[in-house]
Amino acid sequence: MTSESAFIDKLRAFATHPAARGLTDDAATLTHAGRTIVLTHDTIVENVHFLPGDPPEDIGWKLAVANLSDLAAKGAKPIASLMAYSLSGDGDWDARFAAGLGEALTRYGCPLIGGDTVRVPEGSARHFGMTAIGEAEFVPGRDGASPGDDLWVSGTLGDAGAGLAIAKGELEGPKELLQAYRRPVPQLELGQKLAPLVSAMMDVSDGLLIDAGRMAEASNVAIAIESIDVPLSSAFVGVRGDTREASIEAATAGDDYELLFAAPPRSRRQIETVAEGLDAHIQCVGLVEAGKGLSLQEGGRPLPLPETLGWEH
Ligand SMILES: Nc1ncnc2c1ncn2[C@@H]1O[C@H](COP(=O)(O)OP(=O)(O)OP(=O)(O)O)[C@@H](O)[C@H]1O
Ligand SMILES: Cc1ncc(C[n+]2csc(CCOP(=O)(O)O)c2C)c(N)n1
Ligand SMILES: [Mg+2]
Repeated sequence: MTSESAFIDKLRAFATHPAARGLTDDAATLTHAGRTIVLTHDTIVENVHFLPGDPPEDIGWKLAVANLSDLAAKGAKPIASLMAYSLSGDGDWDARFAAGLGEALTRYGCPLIGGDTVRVPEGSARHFGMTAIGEAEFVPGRDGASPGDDLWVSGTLGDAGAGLAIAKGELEGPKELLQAYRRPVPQLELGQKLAPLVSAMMDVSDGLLIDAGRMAEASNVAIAIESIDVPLSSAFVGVRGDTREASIEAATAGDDYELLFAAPPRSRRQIETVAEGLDAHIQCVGLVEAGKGLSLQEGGRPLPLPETLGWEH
């Protein structure tokens, strides 16, 4: 079976336009008439990205946010979106999906301007796609992290992973966790304000460890993550504890839609001021170093990387 990364490697041979950014970034960036247009596309699939029993409003919301989060990671302001929809065979379900999608697109100023609707064979998994278009002045790549930079992450990690376990009936826990899985929030304002201050930025959709590894690879540097500094919410700690295992779970579960960014120590004050101004939580979780690859520490001592670093198709 071809893995996601092996397939993208094959596409690279003909994705030679500079807008493609080598297919190593969260979004494409087209420069036209002096403007930088940021374009991204995400698909969500039943039983892969959402559960058949999830409320359809939340699935529509999440399709929008998966895309808006990639715009946030590039410091972009949304312009518009296009959607691919597979009719579910249930009119009420479709209407509820549309309501949740509309709510997110309205909230974040990303009007729908087109798309496509198809009927799929009965019994096939529901799947939906969206292209989001934005505009940015500064577009931080995944490839700009430099040795000596701090590595930061916004928000708390692992909440959505715990929420998914709750939705599956595997765990009992507070509704904030379920909410984190079903109604993630794209960090658009934070991304726009951080963009001029950071050397690299991306969103954490697949898990902190796997995504930090991607930043390290794109930037040709080493990244060391401190497990004790992985930000955990009190709701998460309430159900999973604050052990080493809990931090690793939070750093690999994915679905966080938070921002991961590298920045030189001289930008610390400005970064903290931006976050305070937006009432956003940010945490320094690691360091960028010369070398290659990802490593993990606990209180400064080396910790072996877990077998699975995050979500990979
Ligand atoms: N089928 C495809 N055709 C063209 N480019 C692709 C395809 N699949 C992925 N890519 C490109 O590969 C790069 C990495 O994609 P990836 O999906 O890992 O990034 P992402 O969108 O930030 O992640 P996520 O899907 O978790 O939001 C991006 O540049 C993306 O546009
Ligand atoms: C039913 C169900 N099972 C597992 C998960 C976890 N999950 C699926 S895809 C993904 C990464 C982001 O996707 P992509 O990389 O395609 O953007 C994660 C963390 C889920 N959300 N729902
Ligand atoms: Mg991304």
